[in-house]
Amino acid sequence: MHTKEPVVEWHPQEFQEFVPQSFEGQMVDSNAQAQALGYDPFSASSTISSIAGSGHQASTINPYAQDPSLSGASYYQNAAGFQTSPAYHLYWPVGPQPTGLLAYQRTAHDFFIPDSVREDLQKKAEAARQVVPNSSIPPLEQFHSLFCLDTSAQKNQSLFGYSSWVYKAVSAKDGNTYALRRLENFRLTNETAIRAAQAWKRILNGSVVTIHEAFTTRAFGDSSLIIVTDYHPNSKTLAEEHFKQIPMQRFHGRQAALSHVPEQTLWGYIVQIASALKAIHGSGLAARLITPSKILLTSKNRIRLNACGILDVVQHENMRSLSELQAEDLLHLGRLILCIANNNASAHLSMQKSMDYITRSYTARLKECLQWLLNPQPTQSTSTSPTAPTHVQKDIDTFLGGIADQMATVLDSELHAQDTLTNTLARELESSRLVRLLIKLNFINERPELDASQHVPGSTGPPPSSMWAETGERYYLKLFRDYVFHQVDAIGHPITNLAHVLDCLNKLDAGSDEKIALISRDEQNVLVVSYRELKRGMESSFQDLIRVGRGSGK
Ligand SMILES: Nc1ncnc2c1ncn2[C@@H]1O[C@H](COP(=O)(O)OP(=O)(O)OP(=O)(O)O)[C@@H](O)[C@H]1O
Repeated sequence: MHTKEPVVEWHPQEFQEFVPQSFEGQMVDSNAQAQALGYDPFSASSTISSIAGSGHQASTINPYAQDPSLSGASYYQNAAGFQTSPAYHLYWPVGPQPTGLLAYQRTAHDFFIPDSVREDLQKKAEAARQVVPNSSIPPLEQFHSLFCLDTSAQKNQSLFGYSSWVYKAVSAKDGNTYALRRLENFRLTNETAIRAAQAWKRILNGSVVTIHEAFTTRAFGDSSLIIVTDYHPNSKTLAEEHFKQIPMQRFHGRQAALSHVPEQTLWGYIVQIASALKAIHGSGLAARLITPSKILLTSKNRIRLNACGILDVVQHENMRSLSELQAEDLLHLGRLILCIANNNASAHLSMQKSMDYITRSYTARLKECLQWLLNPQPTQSTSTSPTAPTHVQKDIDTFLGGIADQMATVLDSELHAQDTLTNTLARELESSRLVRLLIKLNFINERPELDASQHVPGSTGPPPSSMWAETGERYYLKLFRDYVFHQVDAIGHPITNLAHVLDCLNKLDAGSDEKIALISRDEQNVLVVSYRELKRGMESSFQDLIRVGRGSGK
């Protein structure tokens, strides 16, 4: 049975009363915080009548103005630390959307990054930090922690003339992760060959995997060529995406039929590769390898030409003319789309049958476009269709002119996707705000180590720890922590209410004038303080810590 989902109500009028200008419209979204911190959104089970309190005044506090730590932010890389897979089961959608909510009402999930985006990013992060303990793969130059990305041990030498392996590796120079392609047993006979890769470093295009450098090595016990490129975590090749049959249990071991590829996806591929070819041909180069196993799918419908430039190095001695290679790129693009549309890696070998399928399953525009690409000598077209280039000349500019309307459609859907991501980013912005607040609070709360010896007499710094942690502002900050996180209900059961936590933290960040009663653990003392006082106390305690830290030269 579907139970009604808890809702959080947002009253913008009340909200505006006390939220500083810069937070306007964001406070309620800061619920995204909790999720980013691993908080289980399902525990926000209560219905909250109002996120904002009443009777608060506008404040002009810049929450980060006094924050010296932001100027020298430290980054930690936890290579050997605790690693565990994110619990994806926590991220299932909560079910059908409740209907009939008013404009100011939100379900808890509305405040969080969409499940699909979070899962995708987490899988990428997980893939990027994969390592093999005690790996036998040697480090290369500045690259260490090599991790083999090949999914099959069967090597196909037909493309490069050498077996190739792809490794993920971390550069000791800049700490970034790269993909290294190794061509086994490659012998460099002419130094100018490897310089051919230099020209590819200038190709910075969204649809080409960027090349950084090329060198030879004997670290593997042979002579290998290494091409260093950008690493795109958790990506797969178009061959893996479109031609790999996955045996499925429920078909009793038979293979499931590959699904029809939507025409919009095909146009997306055509437009992206055309944009890559524009950059490549415009730089006096040719892609040469437009083949499904050398095109990476880095996220949904986002593709990049991979392994460009390698043939320029390995076939340096017998280079064909540039115009011939560039014309071949267009032919290869036509074959690629034909094969993907037919779900068959060798569809171009039975051209008539494959084109018949295109005629049956796709629009005449796509067919016309493919015919233009596949025809070695396009003749003057009489068609008025924008996808039918009217020029005899067959080059990338003519092609781009012919598919201009499809480029506009793809650009528009990309802009929509970008708008959606910007909105998601705006919500997540609140995550960093509340995380910083929590970090400050935790720096201050119950510090054990500030002893008398560290206290400089006459300084404005904190007194000895036993006093510092338990007196003045620190004392009510400690009680505030209990108030936010350790509340119990009337029968002593813990309250784990996400909305309460976010409500309190947002008010603390805004320095609201609302007052709360803080009760000591022994229930002997009750302090009535405003969020404004708490905020001031937190800032001055944090400054104390900074001063002591600087005084000890840390
Ligand atoms: N730059 C990269 N970033 C991330 N992953 C990559 C990158 N380049 C390749 N890969 C991954 O490495 C794996 C092997 O790539 P490769 O190009 O060798 O494909 P392949 O299917 O093994 O082709 P072949 O049969 O020609 O060797 C693929 O799963 C691919 O997704």
